[in-house]
Amino acid sequence: MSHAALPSLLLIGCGKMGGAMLEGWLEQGVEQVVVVEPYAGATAAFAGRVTTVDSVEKVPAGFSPAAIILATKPQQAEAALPGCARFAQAGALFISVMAGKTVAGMTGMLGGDARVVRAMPNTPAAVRQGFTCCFAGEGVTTVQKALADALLSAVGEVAWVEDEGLIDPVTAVSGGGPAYVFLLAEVLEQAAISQGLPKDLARRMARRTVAGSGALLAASELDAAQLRINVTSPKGTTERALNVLMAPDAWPKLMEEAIAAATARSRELAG
Ligand SMILES: NC(=O)C1=CN([C@@H]2O[C@H](COP(=O)(O)OP(=O)(O)OC[C@H]3O[C@@H](n4cnc5c(N)ncnc54)[C@H](OP(=O)(O)O)[C@@H]3O)[C@@H](O)[C@H]2O)C=CC1
Ligand SMILES: O=C(O)[C@@H]1CCC=N1
Repeated sequence: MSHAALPSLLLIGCGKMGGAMLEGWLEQGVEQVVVVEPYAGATAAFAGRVTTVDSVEKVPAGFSPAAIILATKPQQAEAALPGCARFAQAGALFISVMAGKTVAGMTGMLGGDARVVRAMPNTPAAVRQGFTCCFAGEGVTTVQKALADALLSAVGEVAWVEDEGLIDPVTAVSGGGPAYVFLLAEVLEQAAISQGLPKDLARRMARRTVAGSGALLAASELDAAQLRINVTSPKGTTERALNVLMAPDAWPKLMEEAIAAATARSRELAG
């Protein structure tokens, strides 16, 4: 009998997001994984740890996954999903991480009775520090919902919403959120170089400052605002910087605009 923490999985699309979750699942221990991925380079890092095929038709006939994770680009869904209809007919659970793609759109491609959880994870899943927000479509059983929760909890924190429409702003905030944080590390490094710091030191300090702040935020019960205030000595240096960043037209407004733009794009991708 297997002692793996997680059951057998079929992963459709092993790119940046599928690969990040797979890394987390393998670290946790998974019974068996079959990956459908046409681009051989994408699965090189998993050689020897998963079975890889280049199309869903080549999934071994006897393989019966507990869940099928749909992780192609949204624009590839029409090509990738119809081949999965046989799993839908068998009542399997589908977990889609595709931005924008609605449960109704996916069941249309998989077959009317397909049981689909629409999930929006993020790439820190690779180090089991992800955040995933989920919506369960019609027909998903309590046991299947618990399975989806267990799989996604294995790679980070999980939340569920009852309103599918909320997944679009979730996509903008936590799905894409790591990109905004990595951008912060990039621009902080660049600004350090502009002040005369050597490139290697600038890179080290920007990375460690972003990562260390994230770790402090994760470990603390204080609000982000209080942690910010704790850095900001009255009439000191940080206050001068924050006067620039928190000016009415600066970060708060720009972030509102950025999140609104990404939310709108998620809605567009439904089509
Ligand atoms: N990247 C992220 O941080 C996040 C991404 N997502 C969602 O995850 C999904 C994947 O994104 P991401 O990983 O960035 O994209 P990638 O392009 O890195 O990954 C998609 C992979 O699927 C492969 N693929 C294409 N067609 C098929 C097919 N028919 N069957 C199986 N695999 C196929 C692609 O191959 P090829 O390159 O050759 O086309 C590619 O390797 C998207 O829908 C995105 O919205 C969600 C949350 C966060
Ligand atoms: O950029 C995207 O569309 C995907 C969804 C969230 C993160 N990456």
